[in-house]
Amino acid sequence: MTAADAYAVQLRDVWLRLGREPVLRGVTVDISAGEGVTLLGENGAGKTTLLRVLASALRPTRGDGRVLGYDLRDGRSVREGVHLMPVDAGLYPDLSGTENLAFALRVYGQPGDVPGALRRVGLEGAANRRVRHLSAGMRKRLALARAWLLARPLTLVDEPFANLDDGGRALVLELLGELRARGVTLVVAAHEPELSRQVAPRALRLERGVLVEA
Ligand SMILES: Nc1ncnc2c1ncn2[C@@H]1O[C@H](COP(=O)(O)OP(=O)(O)OP(=O)(O)O)[C@@H](O)[C@H]1O
Repeated sequence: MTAADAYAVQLRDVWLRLGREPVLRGVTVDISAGEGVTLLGENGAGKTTLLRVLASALRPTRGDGRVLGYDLRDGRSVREGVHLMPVDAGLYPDLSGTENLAFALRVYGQPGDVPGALRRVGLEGAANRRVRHLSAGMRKRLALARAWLLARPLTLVDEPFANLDDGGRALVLELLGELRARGVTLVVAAHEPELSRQVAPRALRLERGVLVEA
């Protein structure tokens, strides 16, 4: 087994400055392929920023990183294997539920059962409604369906439990659990460790940009 197969993420002394302040300070971590990690930390600690670095949406100011065996500087290769479900769901407001999911599949050039995914999250009734007319919780469910459908080898999930009712939170656990069972590496930023650790048991904590094992 090569290091690229064994580790989904390897970061070495990663710093990231946004504006004047360093937001990430010397982050060093290994995440094994297939592992589930819960990322904890207070508001503003740097969780979203770290997820965006792993998704190659932000480039470290210094330090080295490999994701799925690719250097973080090779953004195109990294992005191929990664999906980030952002905190605001990150959907196209003028497209319908079906169109959003179909578009995501097209971007990655992969097939998938869009009606089945909508059914799975209880949104079959919203298939043809524009996302801008959906509630925050419905948008979250749709973003979850997209992450589940894509099942990228590294799936990053930012605050999946926010805006959801009890049924929605149970659904998050179920679908993320299924992704893990399929070998997907999961990193979940959450303020609900007792929920998140059910599917992502290893806990890491960011304290003002410094990553520690929790
Ligand atoms: N584009 C930006 N320019 C300057 N500072 C930024 C930018 N984006 C984020 N920050 C700062 O980086 C820090 C970390 O933000 P981040 O969103 O990563 O925190 P978080 O841990 O995800 O917080 P929360 O729990 O509130 O979602 C904050 O101090 C924030 O103000």
